[in-house]
Amino acid sequence: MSAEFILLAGFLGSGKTTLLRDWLALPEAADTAVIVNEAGQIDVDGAIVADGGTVPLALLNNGCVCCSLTNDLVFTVEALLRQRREAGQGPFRRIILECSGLSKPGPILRSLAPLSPLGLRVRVVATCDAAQAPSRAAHFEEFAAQIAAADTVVLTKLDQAPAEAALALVEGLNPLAARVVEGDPARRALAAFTVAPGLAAGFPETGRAHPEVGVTLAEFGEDASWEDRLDWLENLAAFAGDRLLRVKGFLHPPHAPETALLVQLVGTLQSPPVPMPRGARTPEALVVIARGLDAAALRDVDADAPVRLSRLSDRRLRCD
Ligand SMILES: Nc1nc2c(ncn2[C@@H]2O[C@H](COP(=O)(O)OP(=O)(O)OP(=O)(O)O)[C@@H](O)[C@H]2O)c(=O)[nH]1
Repeated sequence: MSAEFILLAGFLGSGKTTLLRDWLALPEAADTAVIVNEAGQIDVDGAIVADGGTVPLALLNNGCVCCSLTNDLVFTVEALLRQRREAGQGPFRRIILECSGLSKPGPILRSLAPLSPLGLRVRVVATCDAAQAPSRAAHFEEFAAQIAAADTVVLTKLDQAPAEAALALVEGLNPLAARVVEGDPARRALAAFTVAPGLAAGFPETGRAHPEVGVTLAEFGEDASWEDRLDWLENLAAFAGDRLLRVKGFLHPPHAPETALLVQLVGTLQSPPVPMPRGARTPEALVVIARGLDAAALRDVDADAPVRLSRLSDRRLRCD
């Protein structure tokens, strides 16, 4: 039987990497290859997925797979398959592409055309954050494009919000999608990646640009203390409020030279930092994604803070 190509979509911070990690921890995930598309310069998701595992992993960095990296995607899939053959291992059962959080599945699906001789069975799995879905749906056409393109929609954060409002939204956007409403992480991952696909994906292409989204890289100076870092993050959340969509990256605590802390905020809600080994994959920097706030605007978080803010082109996230 031919391999599956699963496009894992879902809005910023909706739980794609978490779902993927939960899946890779299951015995059913044997013979899975992963491609991670990270819009920012630091490959946070790749570092998380690779952490401690042996999964064949390829990275598409520094751009959005649905607009600027489509050729790279075809090349990457072919390279993964070739390496596997050359290593004398059996074929992959599935390849999962984790898209960046503002990618639209439509252009990615179209870009896979050169791979059609391989006979990959393609489907779309989208994560939907039960807590954030109503506000995402109101502000971002990408949310609708992701849900509408999905064969399977997986509700996440059911420990933070009831499922009803998100389910109603999903049903309105895509009544044909299979829905996974499961609080247990392992069962959720199993259902997400093994549920029988429904009808072929359909997706609206509106062509409208999303509201302005700024992507900023925040790097702390040598002279920054640990408190400076924590204060800046706290001030950022207070300053940006609901304009803050996502923060992720690594901080290097001066008192723990071997450790990098994975820091994640979805909206202004911060998850407990996760310690990881410090190394080339875990440079100290934060990617800040905010509506209507670019690097220049973020200087007002605290003009005196020892932090360097630089702009990552908005085009990297736009898919219009
Ligand atoms: N409480 C709770 N937190 C979750 C759940 N799923 C993910 N998270 C947390 O939400 C944050 C974002 O999760 P990720 O898995 O990184 O989300 P993502 O969609 O890969 O994020 P991007 O790649 O930035 O778009 C992390 O801090 C996770 O630990 C969930 O079901 N419940």
